[in-house]
Amino acid sequence: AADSAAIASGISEMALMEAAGSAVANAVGARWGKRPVLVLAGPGNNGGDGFVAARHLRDAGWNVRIALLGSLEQLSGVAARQAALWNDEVLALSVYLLDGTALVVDALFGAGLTRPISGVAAQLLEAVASRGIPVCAIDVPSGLDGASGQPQGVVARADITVTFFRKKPGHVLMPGRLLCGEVILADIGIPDRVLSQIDPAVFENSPVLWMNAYPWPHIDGHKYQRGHVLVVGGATMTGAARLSALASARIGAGLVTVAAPDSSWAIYAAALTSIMVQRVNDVSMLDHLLSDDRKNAVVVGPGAGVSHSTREYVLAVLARKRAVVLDADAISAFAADPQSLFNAIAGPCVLTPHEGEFGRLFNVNGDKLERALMAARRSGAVLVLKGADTIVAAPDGRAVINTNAPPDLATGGTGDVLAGFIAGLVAQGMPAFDAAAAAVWLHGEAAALFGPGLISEDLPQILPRVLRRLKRATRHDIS
Ligand SMILES: NC(=O)C1=CN([C@@H]2O[C@H](COP(=O)(O)OP(=O)(O)OC[C@H]3O[C@@H](n4cnc5c(N)ncnc54)[C@H](OP(=O)(O)O)[C@@H]3O)[C@@H](O)[C@H]2O)[C@@H](O)CC1
Ligand SMILES: Nc1ncnc2c1ncn2[C@@H]1O[C@H](COP(=O)(O)OP(=O)(O)O)[C@@H](O)[C@H]1O
Ligand SMILES: [K+]
Repeated sequence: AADSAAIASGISEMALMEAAGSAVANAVGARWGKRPVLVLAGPGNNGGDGFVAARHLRDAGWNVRIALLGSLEQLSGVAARQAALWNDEVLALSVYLLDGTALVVDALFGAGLTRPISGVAAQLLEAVASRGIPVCAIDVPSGLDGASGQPQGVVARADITVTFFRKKPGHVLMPGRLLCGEVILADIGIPDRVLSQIDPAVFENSPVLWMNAYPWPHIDGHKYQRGHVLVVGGATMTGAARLSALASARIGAGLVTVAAPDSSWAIYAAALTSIMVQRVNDVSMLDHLLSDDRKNAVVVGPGAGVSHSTREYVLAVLARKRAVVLDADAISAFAADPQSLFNAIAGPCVLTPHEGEFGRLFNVNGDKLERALMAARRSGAVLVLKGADTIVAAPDGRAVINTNAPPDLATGGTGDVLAGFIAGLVAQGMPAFDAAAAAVWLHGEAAALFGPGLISEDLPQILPRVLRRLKRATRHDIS
């Protein structure tokens, strides 16, 4: 879309392709020493980029062969014109060409892939993968759907993928993120103003998206200006709510209260110091706590139990139009009647399901991005669909895809911490979508900073270091 908008605005298609192919040659030269290269060119513009890359590598002294899917006569437009500039032998695609090849430039298909790759092209990609030949992919590894990150049939994993102007969702969604290897973003002369024409609604998560909304404390502020998070604590699994509460406090909520039933009140009170504990045995007691409208963000779900009372608590909070983060059991408790939850959502609400919990509320098909967006629209909540490629989606169609979370996060309780981070930011006045995106990024950053051996308690503990870095970077205007 960006390239057609740029061309419509008068930028030469030939120049764009020249810049694209030359960026690929540069990336190859920066990554690998000279070695025999085979460029696999497809029938469209991705193949055209391949011809340009081949020419630049040859001119730089590399030993380059190019093999084309189909015939030169079938090429059209700029791809045909670029192929004509190659002025050298063009081979037919064949697996035998891999003998003596030490690097493959994959220019078979890019954004124009319409169906799974078959025939000799598929055999070649399979052979490249099984022989472990290094690959530089142009735009996307051929066979990967750039919109969804899903392979359509065979894909050879690339070591580097050179793409243009902006990343596509498929570069950051799993498994695309793994199949792309390192993604190198090349400027090919498409001006930034093109972005406002195509008006993208999906972004890779990064502080630039939300740092202007980040609620750093004011120099003359007091604690009530930093919000009051109420975490509804369960009776038996008390650790979960304590993790959420601690996370809310660490991320800057002015006050945090855990609402606990009599049976476990003493456990909460003994374990928490800066965090307050209040007795709540039933929904009317919770509602009484909520009558203090300074308690402006609520977490329900961590350790809550999949029960009638959890449903009642959720509905009571929503009826108060209080900002709320619904996690874990607060989601599962509505499995039998998700619509009753969606009907009750009117104010700011964030749902934070992992895939299992998501499936209990939503019966939607499609790739992860589509499913998150559909669920956000259907529920009216900001949806945080967790995993290695967590998606934050808003009912109005905005979405961010998170890529900084390490697999060390796959340990009990990290989701409870995330819920607390989100609520803590919402309590400080950050809009729900920004708060969710910021919290997910900080959560990933904290985990990455801590590294191996992470347990969920470590995340609130190490968050201050991440915040300090963010604040310093914000002052220097990071991009
Ligand atoms: N526009 C610009 O200025 C710029 C564009 N750039 C580059 O262009 C790329 C997009 O180019 P593109 O649109 O030509 O699509 P591309 O991926 O080459 O494939 C289309 C061809 O493949 C065919 N085909 C599809 N699936 C197939 C299958 N499974 N098996 C067999 N055939 C299949 C399809 O044929 P059809 O489906 O019509 O049969 C058609 O012939 C983009 O990724 C970037 O690299 C850069 O240069 C930057 C500037
Ligand atoms: N492989 C992974 N890579 C990155 N992040 C992960 C991975 N697995 C899980 N996570 C993250 O860890 C958290 C787990 O949350 P959740 O499943 O709710 O756990 P819990 O209920 O134990 O708190 C989520 O933020 C999720 O995105
Ligand atoms: K490709």
